[in-house]
Amino acid sequence: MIVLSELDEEVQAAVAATRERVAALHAELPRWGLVVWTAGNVSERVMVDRGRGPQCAGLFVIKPSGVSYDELSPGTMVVCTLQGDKIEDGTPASLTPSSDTAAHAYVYRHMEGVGGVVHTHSTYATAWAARREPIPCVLTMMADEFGGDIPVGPFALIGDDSIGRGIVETLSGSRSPAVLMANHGPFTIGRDARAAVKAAAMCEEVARTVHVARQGGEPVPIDQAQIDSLNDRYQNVYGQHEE
Ligand SMILES: O=C(CO)[C@@H](O)[C@@H](O)COP(=O)(O)O
Repeated sequence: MIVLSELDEEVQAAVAATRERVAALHAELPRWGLVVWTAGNVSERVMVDRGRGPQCAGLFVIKPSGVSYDELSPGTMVVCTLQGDKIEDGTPASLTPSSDTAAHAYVYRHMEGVGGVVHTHSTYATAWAARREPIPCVLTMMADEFGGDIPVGPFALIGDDSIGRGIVETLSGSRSPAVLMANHGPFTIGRDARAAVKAAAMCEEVARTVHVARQGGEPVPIDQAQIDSLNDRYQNVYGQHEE
């Protein structure tokens, strides 16, 4: 069993910082109306920089299962190996990690560029998942953030590698950071947990807008070359850039 307090200081400091970020980002899910009760979860890969750039510490931090959002804190964030096994992280042994831990762990093991994973049951995105229908790229906001349609992943039961495998098989080779897991809800990925939370918020926003648009008729898809141009600008030009 890995014992956090026996790991080197850089790893312990990185875990503490990751716990702070993941705990704070969980508050964004109810804030943007993406979850009810204890549904949903956020995780982030622990990265350590020993002078040669950020390296994966072989750990990630995730929410404890079924704990109310207003009871979450850095000290209750659970630390797991990339196999999804909780380490001796200073929390009570009885505090179990999210029921989606295996899915998050599978993504981290198979998509090394992914630093954050988020799962919600946000209403409109989950309604598209119930129909097993991809959200068509008919908005510039979709081209910006998703680079095309938001795909649907396979139906998978919770608790083993099934969901994680479905996420990886669907998103590998896709520009989309979001996948609508059939009859379940959206999972999103990002370079870090904040990017994955943003993708979850924008996934729900475009799911709602396209749903509303379809009430008045069939929305018109955007030409692929224009999607590519919009995605390139948004991913590489939009916003503020460090000097
Ligand atoms: O997706 C589901 C249930 O469908 C749950 O796993 C999830 O939303 C919340 O579970 P946790 O509290 O993270 O264990």
